[in-house]
Amino acid sequence: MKIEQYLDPWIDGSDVKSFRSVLKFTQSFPTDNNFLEFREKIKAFSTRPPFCVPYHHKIFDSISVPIEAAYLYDAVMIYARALTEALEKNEDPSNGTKILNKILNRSYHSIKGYDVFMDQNGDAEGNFTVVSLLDDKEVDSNLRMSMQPVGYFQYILNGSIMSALPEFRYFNTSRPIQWIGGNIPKVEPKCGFNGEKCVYKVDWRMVAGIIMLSSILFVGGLFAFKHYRYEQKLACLLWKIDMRDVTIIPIDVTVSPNKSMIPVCRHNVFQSSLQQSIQDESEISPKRAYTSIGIYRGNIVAIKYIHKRTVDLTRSIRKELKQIREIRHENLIPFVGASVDHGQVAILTAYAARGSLEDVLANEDLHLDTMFVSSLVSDLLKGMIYLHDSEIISHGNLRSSNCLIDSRWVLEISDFGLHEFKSGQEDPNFALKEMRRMLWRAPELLRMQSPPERGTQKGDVYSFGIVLYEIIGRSGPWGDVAMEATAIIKEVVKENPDVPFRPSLEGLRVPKYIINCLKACWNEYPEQRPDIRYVRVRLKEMQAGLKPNIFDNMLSIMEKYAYNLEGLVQERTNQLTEEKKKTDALLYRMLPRSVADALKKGEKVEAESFECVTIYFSDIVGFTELSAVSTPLQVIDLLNDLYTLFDSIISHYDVYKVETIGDAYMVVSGLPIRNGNRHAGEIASMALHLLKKIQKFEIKHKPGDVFKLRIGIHSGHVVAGVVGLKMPRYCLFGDTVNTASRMESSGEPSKVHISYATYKLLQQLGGYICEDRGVVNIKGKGEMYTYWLLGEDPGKRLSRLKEELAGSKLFNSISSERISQSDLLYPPSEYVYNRENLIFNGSNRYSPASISKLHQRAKQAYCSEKTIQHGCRRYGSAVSQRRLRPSIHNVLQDNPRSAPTITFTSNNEFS
Ligand SMILES: Nc1nc2c(ncn2[C@@H]2O[C@H](COP(=O)(O)OP(=O)(O)OP(=O)(O)O)[C@@H](O)[C@H]2O)c(=O)[nH]1
Ligand SMILES: [Mg+2]
Repeated sequence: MKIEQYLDPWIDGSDVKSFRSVLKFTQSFPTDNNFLEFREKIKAFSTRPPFCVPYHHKIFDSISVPIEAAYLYDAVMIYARALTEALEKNEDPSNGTKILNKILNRSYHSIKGYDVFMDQNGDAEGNFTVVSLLDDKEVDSNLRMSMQPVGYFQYILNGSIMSALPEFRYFNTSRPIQWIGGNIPKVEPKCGFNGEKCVYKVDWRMVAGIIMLSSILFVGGLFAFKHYRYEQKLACLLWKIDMRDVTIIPIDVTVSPNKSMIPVCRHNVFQSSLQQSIQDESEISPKRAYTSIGIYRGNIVAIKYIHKRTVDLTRSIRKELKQIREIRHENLIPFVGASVDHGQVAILTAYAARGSLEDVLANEDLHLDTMFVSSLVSDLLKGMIYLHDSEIISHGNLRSSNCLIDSRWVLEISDFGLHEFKSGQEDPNFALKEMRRMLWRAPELLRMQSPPERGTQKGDVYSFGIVLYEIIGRSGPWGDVAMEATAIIKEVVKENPDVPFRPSLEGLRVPKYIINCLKACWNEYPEQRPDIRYVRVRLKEMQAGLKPNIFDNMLSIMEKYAYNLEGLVQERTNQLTEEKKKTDALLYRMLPRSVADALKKGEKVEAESFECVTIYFSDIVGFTELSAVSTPLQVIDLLNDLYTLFDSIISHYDVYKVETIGDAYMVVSGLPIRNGNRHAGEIASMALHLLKKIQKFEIKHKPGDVFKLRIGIHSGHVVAGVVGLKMPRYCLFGDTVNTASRMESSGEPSKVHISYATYKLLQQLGGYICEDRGVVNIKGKGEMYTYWLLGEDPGKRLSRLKEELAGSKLFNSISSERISQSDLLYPPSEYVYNRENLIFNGSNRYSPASISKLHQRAKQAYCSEKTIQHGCRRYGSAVSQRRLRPSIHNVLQDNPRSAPTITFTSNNEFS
């Protein structure tokens, strides 16, 4: 702030705010003329001794005499007055107390121009002025304020008593202090500067009172609010539906369900737009839509028309509608809304797709098993319990037509509540309907002149009993009683407590507890009827082992069924596998495994050329003569025994039985799995084995007679393949087959006749004892050098087998089983013949089982490796590659017992 501003008597507008609250309490300026003279005298005396203040006109003219000079003057004057008085009275002037007594409690006239009183303590108050900021004059159209004296203090004389303290007085009451806010500020805050004046003592009674009062106010407020809300809800008619928003589905009155009294509604035509809004069209299949239905906001609703022109929406009706709108339970039909306008009074509820319980029970095609019955009863009880616990309190019209079944077979109770809304209908069928309703009504209600609209809970229990009877009896609410409804009602109304008239329980085949429950529900005395909760407890057994709703039950049945089905499928699969094994076994007996497998896979089996195989033919000497003296059955028996024996023997060798033609037996080795040149040895050993066994074979119908075998063996090239589509057979073709057959036919009884080719192979293998037969003229072949096979050396065969197996993987894998030297011996020595007299050797060191086992392994080894090929004359491998030319060729033309066979020959082979 600049110095000029300090000197400026006006307070600038910006400083006004800060000075508005300032009150200056200051000495009043002396007003007495003597004081001016006094000031001048002081100035004059101050230049004189003893003060000797040097005179300077500028200083003396401008300087003001301090007020303290007046105080000093007054003090000297008071003392002088007292001293004068003391001297006048000849008192001791040095007695200070006396002097002081003349000063105290006295007033004096101050040089400042006014009287001042000095009290007994020596305190003298001066004259004070209060200076405050007041409006002054306008400067530049702004109202300026300046510090101006506003008031002074004055002792007030009240009668003869002077006030103890001076009081404040305005100089000019029209110019008072301009207080901020217009009021004098408080001397101190209400609670003192430190809150010390507001320390209250807690009054507990008051506190408790306040709390109680506020709680009462709160609860009251809450109730009031709730009531307000309730009234609001009542008033806002959320249930109200305009029938113009409902699309009524057209009905066909020509079709009616079983019950005649209820108007039958049926939809037949659906506009496409309607169909779109219906999620499941099947839900309203014609035969199930037994009531008026429509579509409201995309949902199908059942419409129950109330025979009234209008409904006066009284508070109690609105209350009813609100109640029913708020009720929600799985087993109570959901309320959609009600229409009261346009002369159409109707109640809209959710549509239950399967109609009422009455409709379901009347449908004879529908078999309701225990699970269904118990689920329906349980749903009904759950719904009734909820209803009895709700604001609705009781149903009053419980009957099977008011138990609806939805698409999921859940029972939902309908037509409860809204009694006042429905009352006063002008229904032309009212009497008829009412008569029917009475069939379910409890006797005590029937006896009343005007029973309560909502019935009673015990009355509902009675009605439940009748519905339960309907469910289990399935012959209506009163069974097959041959009485009119009116007659029945008359009987029920009669007071006959000992034998009240009730539906007949005869012939009902249900557990005892249900019968007892029925009887309890329709007890004549309402107070003796169980309440609905207890009915549920009594019927709990019905639900035993069942799930709470029918869908869960059905699911669990399906689960069980699926589980059983799995077991069944497993069982059938096992049977199939068994059958397949049997079929495979049969197939493998008829065809070589590799061929059978290929055929099973649907692959084509190509004819295959084998460079060297050994073929065995045998014939029973004298069989034709024996057949002639035997019956056909005996012959068949004989052949069966014989071939069973043969088949069991050949299973010990790596051979394949091609066929049997009468008593002729054809075996080959070296195909379809090649076995090097071992085939000659396999056939030779087998021939010796068979020869030995036939000697002991007994002809059942000719005891004592023995057979003799004639055996022929030849080795060479053959072609093998499957012929025919029906009963396919694996056949061998080629000259080797003919030659082998010729070897047999030109042989001798009990001898093994072998060709030179076979002999050479046996020589290579070693261990076979052969004898020259010399040159023999073979029919169709000319002269051939042939041999008799007499026996074999088992040691040689053993070492050969060991050698061959040692090279095979299979042998390596089984070597750990420590096959003994003796196991490998093959064939058993009992088949070795003495060269001269063909006598059995007699040594029997090796068990046939172990040899058979070994042999099987050797066979497998060959099957898996198929590589060993040596010792055979190679018949030009090109043959196997070439296409074979089919020709019909009777390979055994000269043998009347052989059947003609289709053979394939290569161009070279027979040229
Ligand atoms: N499918 C189906 N049928 C219904 C539905 N509501 C009622 N119904 C059928 O309409 C018939 C008549 O029903 P209401 O008009 O209630 O008549 P009521 O049940 O016989 O008699 P009160 O209820 O005593 O008036 C019932 O028996 C049912 O077969 C529903 O939602 N779905
Ligand atoms: Mg109904």
